Amino acid sequence: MSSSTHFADPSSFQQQSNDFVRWLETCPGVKVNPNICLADLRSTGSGRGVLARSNIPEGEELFSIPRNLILAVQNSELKNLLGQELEALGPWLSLMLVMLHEYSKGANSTWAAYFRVLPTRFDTLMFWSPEELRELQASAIVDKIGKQGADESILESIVPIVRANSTLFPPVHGVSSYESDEGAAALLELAHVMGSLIMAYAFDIEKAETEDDDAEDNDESYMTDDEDEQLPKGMVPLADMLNADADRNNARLFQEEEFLVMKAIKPIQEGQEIFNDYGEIPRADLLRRYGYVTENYSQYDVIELPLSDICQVAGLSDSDVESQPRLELLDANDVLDDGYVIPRPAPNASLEDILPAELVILLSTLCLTPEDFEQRRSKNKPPKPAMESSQASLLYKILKAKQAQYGSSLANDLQLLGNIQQSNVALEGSDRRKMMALQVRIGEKEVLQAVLAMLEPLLSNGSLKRGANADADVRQFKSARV
Ligand SMILES: C[S@@+](CC[C@H](N)C(=O)[O-])C[C@H]1O[C@@H](n2cnc3c(N)ncnc32)[C@H](O)[C@@H]1O
Repeated sequence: MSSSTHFADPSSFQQQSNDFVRWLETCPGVKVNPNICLADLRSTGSGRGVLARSNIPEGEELFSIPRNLILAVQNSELKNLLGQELEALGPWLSLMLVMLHEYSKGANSTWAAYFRVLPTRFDTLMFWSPEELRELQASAIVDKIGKQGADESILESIVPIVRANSTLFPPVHGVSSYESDEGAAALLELAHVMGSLIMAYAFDIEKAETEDDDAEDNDESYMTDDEDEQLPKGMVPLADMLNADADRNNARLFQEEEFLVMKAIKPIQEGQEIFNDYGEIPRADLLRRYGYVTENYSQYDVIELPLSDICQVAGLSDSDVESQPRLELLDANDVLDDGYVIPRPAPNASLEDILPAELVILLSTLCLTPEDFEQRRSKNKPPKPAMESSQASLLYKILKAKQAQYGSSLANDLQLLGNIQQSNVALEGSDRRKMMALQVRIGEKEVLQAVLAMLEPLLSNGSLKRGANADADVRQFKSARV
């Protein structure tokens, strides 16, 4: 979110905010603390946000939204009007369809004033051109965007329902019908707007009787997950006007029996922005899902090593479990992953702190001599996650190969970023996207460089010096986080 360009009719921005707040105030059960306000933060590049008008103590209720005001399947008349079970579509598509229906009703929708404050254009990776995406270079995030899968889901599941129920989905934006190819293309575009809103704005809605209050979810690209496990999603007016910024989180949504209640979780000073928590996500994921990055998320940056790349460097002809006995052994023991995530090392972190145990087991397995491997295979027992010189040198080569996949060096990128920052120009559109891609790839290259530096002493010493209690060391490797 940068500026006006993300909102339909930006000249009425303030009016839309006022109308939205007025609408909320007329909804039965809504309570908004007079010490907060919805603010225009476009000048700082964050669209709308919520500010404290005066000091707010920790624990104070900021606002409270009744469950029946959530834009969600259970609250839309669509579930009664459509001759099919909406929930069967899964949380993403069912909410997408409900939003398409409510949006198409225009002023007749309960949520009309709410829709008018929501953006219609996004900087999430789903909307980037191939040229813009190339700026992310070798980032694993490029393979997680899921645009093609999303297109297919919409065309297979949403378009036929909309076409078969044209009175429930009257075409909008001057489109005469969704029957033609052009109509389907317009519907696809609108469905992506709804999908992107769900991705960046919706909450997982817990059942009223549950006490667990983890509001935000951690989904991948929309519609690509195993949906069985997922909670229904809902758009919670006002709760989703809160921005987020890593360490500055000072509010949280509590899902109570009849209301969703936003509360201050820290004292908030007059004039301060009120921030929700989008989670500890790397900037690559922040960009994919929310379309922005800020520097203080850099602490969560990671690199991801696909299994196929690791196998290639290790000299395997492919990464198929069926044809690679070493991978088969790990798979049979449930310790094989498609990819491995290494987080940015905190100051003074050790390799044990950052390397996932499954990665170290994979490295160890790939380093076994044929005889040792046969022995382990006969016992169906993978090696323990111990990091010795052979594993370190294999990992070093893997990281070097990853580094070579990026089209520019860290030094060059830092220079480029410095020049852009020095010029002090507020970037818009494609330039802003490219700058965010630059920040993401710098983060990943920094992680690579830091891990390579941590491996170097192992290469020269020949082996990792381990304490007397080797098994205790081994257990310190963490589980993979892919
Ligand atoms: C849940 S909405 C928050 C309300 C949003 N600012 C708006 O005007 O509608 C999430 C979106 O807000 C923007 N956003 C959130 N936190 C931000 C931040 N710290 N800096 C810039 N943009 C931010 C991103 O565009 C993100 O996708």
